[in-house]
Amino acid sequence: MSYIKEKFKAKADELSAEVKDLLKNHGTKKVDDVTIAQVYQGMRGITGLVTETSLLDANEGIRFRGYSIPELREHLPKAPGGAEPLPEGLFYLMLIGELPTEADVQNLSSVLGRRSHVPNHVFDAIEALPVSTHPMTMFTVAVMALQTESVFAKAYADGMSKKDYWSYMYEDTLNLIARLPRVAAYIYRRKYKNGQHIQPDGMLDWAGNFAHMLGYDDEGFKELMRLYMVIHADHEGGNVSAHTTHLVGSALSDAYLSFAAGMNGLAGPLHGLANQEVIKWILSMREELGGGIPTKEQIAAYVKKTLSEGKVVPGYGHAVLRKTDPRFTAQMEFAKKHLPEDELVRIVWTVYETVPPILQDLGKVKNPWPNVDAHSGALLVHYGLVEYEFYTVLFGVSRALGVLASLCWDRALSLSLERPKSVTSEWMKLFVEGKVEAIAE
Ligand SMILES: CC(=O)SCCNC(=O)CCNC(=O)[C@H](O)C(C)(C)COP(=O)(O)OP(=O)(O)OC[C@H]1O[C@@H](n2cnc3c(N)ncnc32)[C@H](O)[C@@H]1OP(=O)(O)O
Ligand SMILES: O=C([O-])CC(=O)C(=O)O
Repeated sequence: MSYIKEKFKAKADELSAEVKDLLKNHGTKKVDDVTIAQVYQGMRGITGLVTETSLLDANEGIRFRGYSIPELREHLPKAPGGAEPLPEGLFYLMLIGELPTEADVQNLSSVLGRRSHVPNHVFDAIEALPVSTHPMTMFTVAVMALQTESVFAKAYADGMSKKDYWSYMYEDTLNLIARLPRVAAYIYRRKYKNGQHIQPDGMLDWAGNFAHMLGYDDEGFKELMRLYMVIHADHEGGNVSAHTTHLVGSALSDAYLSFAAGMNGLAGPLHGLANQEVIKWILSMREELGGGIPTKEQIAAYVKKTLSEGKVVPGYGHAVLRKTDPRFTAQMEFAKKHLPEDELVRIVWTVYETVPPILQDLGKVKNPWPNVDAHSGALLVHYGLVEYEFYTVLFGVSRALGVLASLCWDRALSLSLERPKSVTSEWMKLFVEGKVEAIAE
């Protein structure tokens, strides 16, 4: 067994014992009360899940095993000559719960490199789709095609014991994370670069090699990919992609089935697809206004037009956050350092100065501040990755790190099949009238 796997097992055994104790001694203690509004309105604020990898504070933003994004940028190992954290290091942190050493990260990079082979039938499955297919559809189809490689599914079919679930899930997780950059780059080159594919460079780190296979060997782009893969990786457990992966995994679906399900949620415009919607919105605003950097007044008028058409302003608002997303700030810092004069970036910053008061004035938007998606597109366009329909695939490759580390924990902690109770509106009306009782376990 590899030393990372052994370390994970030791940590998991320790926490499993603590959770067992928690359940035995405090299992009946209430963590929440639930209102009718919460039941109807997306279960906001209900504590109903356990996710070890990260925790979100509405005002401070995400912390991965206690580390904020600025702290990750400081403490995680970097590529030689680089300044941004390596995503392998974040994966290690989320899985093991401790900061990795340089050697841990190098080891993980080479482990992923060794596991990155993608069988031909996966490329054939992508090729079978029309080139016009959305890249996220190609991505989930490819992940489903890769499911033939699941060692968890094979072991289950062969009668694996419950105590081994975590081990096979760990193997599937590493294999899938290793393979995703190749799959995603294949989709990009097929759809946008006439199928001229680029072979992996085994000397590069996971994100650097991904940038290379996409066709962007600029060091600046590689650094952007490292940062991008770190900041999009996880956002505690209740977001649509993480929750879906966890839910599907709770049926003992393997990592491929569970992750593909999560990616179908990420492909929705209120979740991960918002990053393509942001740049699309900015580009059409710029075009409508005749090019250049629009003034705040022009942006305000465009925002009001968007709202009057019954649409949302993409990249703004959040189900949990109540301040500017630190992932937006990290990207803003990157842009200030590397591309402060870029026109699209300057538009993003002017939009940031203009949108929040307008949303605030609507009186109903709980968070008028930008989320992660408000900035990412402008950075990618700067380096030449202009095909914005592809952006959510980048998000998906990154999100694999968090949701799959969590899936390993789900199996290691023997978390149960997820199956909450639902009721009908008829039942709700009777409940309000006192004619039926709240349903107790
Ligand atoms: C990686 C991520 O997933 S980050 C989020 C990416 N998504 C986006 O950027 C899309 C734009 N934002 C939104 O649609 C929302 O803010 C969401 C989906 C992110 C959060 O939704 P909620 O938690 O329901 O937000 P909230 O409670 O503030 O919504 C209240 C009202 O304000 C509206 N609202 C919220 N954000 C916005 C916005 N950016 N533009 C216009 N209206 C908005 C909602 O549509 C809702 O209107 P309604 O009562 O007429 O239905
Ligand atoms: O937390 C959420 O609901 C959405 C989000 O920002 C993410 O998943 O990255």
